Amino acid sequence: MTRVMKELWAQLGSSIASLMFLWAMFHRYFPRHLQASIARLYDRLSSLFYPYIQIRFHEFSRDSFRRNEAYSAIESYLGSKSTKQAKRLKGNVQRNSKSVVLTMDDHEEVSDEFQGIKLVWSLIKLVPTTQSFSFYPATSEKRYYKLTFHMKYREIITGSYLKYVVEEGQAIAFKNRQRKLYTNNPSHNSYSSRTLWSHVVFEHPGSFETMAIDQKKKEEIMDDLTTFSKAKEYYARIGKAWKRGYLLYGPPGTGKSTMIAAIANFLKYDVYDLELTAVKSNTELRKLLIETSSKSIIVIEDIDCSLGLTGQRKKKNQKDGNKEETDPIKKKEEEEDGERQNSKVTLSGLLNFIDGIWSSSGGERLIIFTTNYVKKLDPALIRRGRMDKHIELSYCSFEAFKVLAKNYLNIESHPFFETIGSLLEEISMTPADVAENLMPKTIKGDSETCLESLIQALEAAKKDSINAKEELKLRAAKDSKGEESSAKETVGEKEPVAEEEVKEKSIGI
Ligand SMILES: Nc1ncnc2c1ncn2[C@@H]1O[C@H](COP(=O)(O)OP(=O)(O)OP(=O)(O)O)[C@@H](O)[C@H]1O
Ligand SMILES: [Mg+2]
Repeated sequence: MTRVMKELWAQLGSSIASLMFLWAMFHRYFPRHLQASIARLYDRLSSLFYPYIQIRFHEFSRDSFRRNEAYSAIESYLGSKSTKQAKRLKGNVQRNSKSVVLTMDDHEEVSDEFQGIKLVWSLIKLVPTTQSFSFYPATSEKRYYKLTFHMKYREIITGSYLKYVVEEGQAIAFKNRQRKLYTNNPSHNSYSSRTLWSHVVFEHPGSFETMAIDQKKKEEIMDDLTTFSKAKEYYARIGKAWKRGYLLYGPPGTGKSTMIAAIANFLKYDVYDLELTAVKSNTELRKLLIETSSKSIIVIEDIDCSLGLTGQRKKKNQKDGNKEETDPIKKKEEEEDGERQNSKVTLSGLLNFIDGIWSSSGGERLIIFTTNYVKKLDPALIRRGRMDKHIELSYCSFEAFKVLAKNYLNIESHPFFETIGSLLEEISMTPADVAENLMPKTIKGDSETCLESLIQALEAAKKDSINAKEELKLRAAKDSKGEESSAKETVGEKEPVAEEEVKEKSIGI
């Protein structure tokens, strides 16, 4: 060591010794009240030079292996800001998340603004001083987010900003999570007796963009859903449970199930597909409801087949006698009817499920019923207030066809469109049937071939419809002739053919 260095060390040592001496004298001879005033003065002076406050949010607390929820929320909140501002980023796919999440790398800084106040977030990583092996991340790498802001904003930051950051972060994480599709386990299934619902990952691609329905109707539904999802305070104020009922009705293949998927994807909710016939009692129904999470859609498909009608169907089958006992389809139907009979869920149980106090537990829920036959449903079940919104899904209109053509063939216009438009005005074809015709049948299949195939299908349906109408007319004429000739004779009951039946026949459903 050189002489200069030695001298420097000696001076530093003597300065530290003098400081320690002064500190000891200060504590020994200064009265206590003066000590406190001097400490306050010191604080003031130091805050003049450094008027900032720092708050740390550790990833793991010292005595817990669970990740700090505030840390996770901040990480999600800073995600998009980091992507825009940070020079070094980290990317990973988190548990229950469906996409890559980008976060700032260690020792990066990101600025934020809240009510005009500037703040700085930085991510600090502490390197352990001793090398030790550990199974738990909490004891090896240590990270924390550090928030720095001017001390004059202490109240706003600790009061509202932090609450806002955590709520926003949790909402972002919620949107990015892997969503689930739940189904209720049959009550006799001993393997799953411990859990009422089992789930798979919900990955249906359905969206409002690809739904072939009237644009105005589409927008109205989306507005209604958005209003509902943001109406927490409103529902609390009016004293109503935060839930909304949707009734989707229409012929098979008009997009009821597709719309449920579109709604779930739009709201980013989980879906609980409730098979009512597998529920043995009202009590079980209540338990199922309690086990659903908030921000979810509870779906009962084909509600007309689940309740009430059971008895009638069974009786009808019994009336048919043993003639069809060997028919396997008939047998399966009977078995299913038997299952329905085993279910003791009553209409009042279901009404209680929808609007009883049980349904108010937890956050927002959407309840959706679907049916092909809205008129068969008990009015009590679908009255406004229970099923708040009734949505009819119907046959394919020209506007709906254009959406399907865009989805399936990626075209927005074609000379064939006019012909298709006028045929759709005359013929009722479901979007499912239209979509089927628009699907290329071979790898090389081009859009023109698909449109031609649709025109052929529509023309065939039109021909069938004309034939059916003529047959109907003939039958009616025959019947009236028969009535005239044997006015006094007793004639067997005639089977009227409804116009709707003719329509259905014409499109082969
Ligand atoms: N309005 C629509 N928009 C887009 N695609 C549709 C529409 N309606 C039907 N489809 C297509 O037809 C198929 C069947 O539709 P979906 O299962 O939603 O009908 P549904 O009304 O639920 O029928 P069901 O009453 O038999 O349950 C879907 O896979 C979808 O691709
Ligand atoms: Mg369906």
